[in-house]
Amino acid sequence: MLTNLEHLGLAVKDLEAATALYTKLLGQEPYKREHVASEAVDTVFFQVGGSKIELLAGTSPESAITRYLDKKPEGIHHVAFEVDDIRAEMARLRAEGFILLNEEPKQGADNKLVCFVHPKSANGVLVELCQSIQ
Ligand SMILES: CC[C@H](C(=O)O)C(=O)SCCNC(=O)CCNC(=O)[C@H](O)C(C)(C)COP(=O)(O)OP(=O)(O)OC[C@H]1O[C@@H](n2cnc3c(N)ncnc32)[C@H](O)[C@@H]1OP(=O)(O)O
Ligand SMILES: [Co+2]
Repeated sequence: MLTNLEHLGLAVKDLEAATALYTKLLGQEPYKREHVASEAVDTVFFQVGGSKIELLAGTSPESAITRYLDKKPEGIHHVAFEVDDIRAEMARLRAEGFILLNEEPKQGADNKLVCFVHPKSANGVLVELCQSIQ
């Protein structure tokens, strides 16, 4: 079951400039900065009530964020939902015909197991599922 809108992922070209802007916009400092080697991204997280803003900058040409920004403007890159049991949700979505981008959940940022649903399956939106790692 999807229990919460966990974060909005925003693709940015200049992480420091975007971090300064969101610090002003949200009126608060980020609570975490994290490099995710498996995704070749640097991330900055802000907590906004029960949801989060995740700023993402690619750290290599192969990064999904770099590839995205090669073709599209900065902005909302993905929407992430919290789930209780990511493997059960992956099985449920596969059975419903959704295209998943991962065979297995993988280590994400912010102590999460994550997977992604192809935008083609979700009406043009890249969807991420996140399960907290205890
Ligand atoms: C895990 C760390 C962190 C976390 O929160 O824990 C993250 O969130 S990491 C986030 C970055 N990582 C990912 O996004 C991994 C999943 N993404 C992918 O596998 C690819 O980006 C993929 C498959 C969505 C797109 O790959 P690629 O760019 O190589 O393919 P195309 O350019 O051919 O795109 C295919 C098709 O999809 C459309 N597209 C691409 N990206 C997005 C997007 N973010 N939102 C919506 N649509 C997207 C693209 O426009 C193409 O559509 P078409 O109609 O054919 O033009
Ligand atoms: Co994310």
